Amino acid sequence: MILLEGVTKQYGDAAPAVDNLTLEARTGEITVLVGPSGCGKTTSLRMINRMIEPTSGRILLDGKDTSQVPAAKLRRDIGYVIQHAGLFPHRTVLHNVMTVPRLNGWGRARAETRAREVLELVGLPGDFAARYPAQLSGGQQQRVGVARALASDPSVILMDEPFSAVDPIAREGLQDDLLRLQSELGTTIVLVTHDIDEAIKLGNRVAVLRQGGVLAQFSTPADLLAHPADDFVADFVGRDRGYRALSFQHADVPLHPEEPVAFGQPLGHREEPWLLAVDADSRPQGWIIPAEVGTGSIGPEHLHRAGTVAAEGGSLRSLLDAALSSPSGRGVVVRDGALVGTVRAQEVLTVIQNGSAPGAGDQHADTADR
Ligand SMILES: Nc1ncnc2c1ncn2[C@@H]1O[C@H](COP(=O)(O)OP(=O)(O)OP(=O)(O)O)[C@@H](O)[C@H]1O
Repeated sequence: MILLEGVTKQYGDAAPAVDNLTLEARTGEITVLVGPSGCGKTTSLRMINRMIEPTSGRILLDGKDTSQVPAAKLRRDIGYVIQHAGLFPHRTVLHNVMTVPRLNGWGRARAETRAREVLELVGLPGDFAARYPAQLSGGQQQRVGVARALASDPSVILMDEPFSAVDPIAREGLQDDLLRLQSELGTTIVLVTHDIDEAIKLGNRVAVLRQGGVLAQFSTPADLLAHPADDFVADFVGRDRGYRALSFQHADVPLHPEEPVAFGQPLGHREEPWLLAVDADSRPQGWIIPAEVGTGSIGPEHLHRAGTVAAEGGSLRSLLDAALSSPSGRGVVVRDGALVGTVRAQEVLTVIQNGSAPGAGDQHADTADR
């Protein structure tokens, strides 16, 4: 557990960059610091590993005052990931990842074994090890950055805008992988972002900071969306917060049977305007318009793939999105990837309007939303 107790940082005579911040980042959770530019997020983060020294206040790591731990040791013990990864350009991926274990005194063989292990963990196959950072995409570089932070098996990782320099699709993949890794490894993570969507997706708890490094609200994503403390927070979490809050709400929505057609097979006689094609394992492949298929087999050229798929028991947001994004208006619901039925937007809305959805929990948004 990381505890910031009344921490203030003042650069010279300027107004405080961080003002009397008290915050607890719980063990095994992702705590996100979010807020507008210049509100003191990076300063707060860097005070945790003593890259920046607080002007006053205390920071405790598992009960121990960090000012009593040598700064160099603290920085080696705490993983750190930054925007653009900050890799050493003249070292291979493998050697970048081996750096901290080697600094921590590990032998070469052990550090290399561990480096290969964590590279695999972040989804970079073995042949990436010998490449140089310039030979990787931005998203791959960030993965190496995460692998490097994980290499010496730290109990705490600090991440400063780790995914903001990569394109939105790569960012989603990186976020999903971070959630998976964190749930597997139980690492305590403190992450800085200016992106409220990222904060809500990744954070178990989210601290919203305002100018001057003042804590505006510290709560679960669901609570921030449902009960913003003031106008600043309400404004910051944005206009879509009612919709976003559905990510945390689950309820029974009527599931309609769907009679799919087999991908790769002739269609036979069907009259409906839209039909769902599934593979041999009942996995949805896409929607088809029977008139476009004619008498031949259903092939990839006939698929209208638009539409998200919701997991059975998924959030109201995922169910509504599946229905709204489906060309047929029927939202596809799956269990372990296989079709179980479809939902209608109107019926999801009725459930929402009747308020029969249970109250917001403090869970992450479920995977169907990601
Ligand atoms: N080394 C420094 N010397 C003087 N002022 C600084 C220094 N570092 C940061 N500041 C000031 O402290 C305030 C907080 O900066 P900080 O980088 O922590 O904010 P931030 O929320 O991370 O911003 P951003 O999202 O733009 O990165 C800003 O007003 C900044 O100008």
